[in-house]
Amino acid sequence: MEYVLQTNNLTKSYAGKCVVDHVNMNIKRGDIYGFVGKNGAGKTTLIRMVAGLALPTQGDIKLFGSKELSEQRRRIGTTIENPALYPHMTARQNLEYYVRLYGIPEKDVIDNLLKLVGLENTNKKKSKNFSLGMKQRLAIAIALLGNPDFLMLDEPTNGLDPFGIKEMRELLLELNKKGITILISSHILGELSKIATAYGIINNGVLVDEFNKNELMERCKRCIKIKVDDTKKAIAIIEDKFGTVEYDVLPDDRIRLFSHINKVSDVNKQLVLGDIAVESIRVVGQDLEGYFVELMEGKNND
Ligand SMILES: Nc1ncnc2c1ncn2[C@@H]1O[C@H](COP(=O)(O)OP(=O)(O)OP(=O)(O)O)[C@@H](O)[C@H]1O
Repeated sequence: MEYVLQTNNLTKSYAGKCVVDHVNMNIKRGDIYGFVGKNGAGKTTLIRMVAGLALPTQGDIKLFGSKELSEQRRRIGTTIENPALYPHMTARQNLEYYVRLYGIPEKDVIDNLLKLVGLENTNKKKSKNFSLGMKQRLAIAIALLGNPDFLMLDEPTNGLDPFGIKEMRELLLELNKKGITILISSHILGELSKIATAYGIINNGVLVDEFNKNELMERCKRCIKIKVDDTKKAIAIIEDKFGTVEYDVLPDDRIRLFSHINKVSDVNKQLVLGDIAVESIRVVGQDLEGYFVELMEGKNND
């Protein structure tokens, strides 16, 4: 497996307070990695450490499988610490400024980037008159100047309206198609779910979970969770009375029934009639935001 970013026990404390706490993060090449956590969870601090803008208190970072970070960081583009957009300059002038600053030789690079981020028709409009979405896209264009393999974006959709969010999503998908691995931080899981292929969830500095898209879908699948005194017998009753085999049994013996979701009381009744002691029976599985909230509150273990 090829990893773009791996952190090992990465930790940052400010005045003795741990804001990033022994984080082991793994981002695979080609992923769109949704980095999710509430405000103040430690997302920006972690990204800053990876970008070399803050020093870890403890732990280490591997980029593209290497610990030679100063070299590998050249392959990262980021919009944190936004390179200042010059308000009195147009999109093109802003890019020209950074092209000179970075000494980028390519001739068509500005035209190509303006087109890519959808700012090719802004002509004489100064960036101070841009919408927030346009400003964000210009910042991404600047981050792309160094031709990065890995893009780290801190809340790129923050404050955007639904149309701006859609445009940003399309841009990120296009960049990913070109082979760029992307980390996007957000405090809204649902918003990432349309594009992310992997997720890391951070809470109070701790990376509480990491999972891929399929795992997330699996976890959010609606089902009836049933805890009984005799699992085998309960399964026989379910198969017999409801004619279904759409269930599985978790390692701790709880049954997950994926059919008859609207028949919880019937299922309960049949089990009880079959002399089963039903300890708990309820419908679980929810939308992504519900799942995220539960994860943050540590409720997902039941
Ligand atoms: N330079 C600093 N000095 C002291 N504390 C800091 C510093 N930078 C961040 N913090 C604290 O670290 C914690 C994590 O902040 P961070 O900005 O990383 O969170 P975040 O998840 O990015 O949140 P947000 O979405 O609000 O940006 C916060 O409690 C913040 O106050």
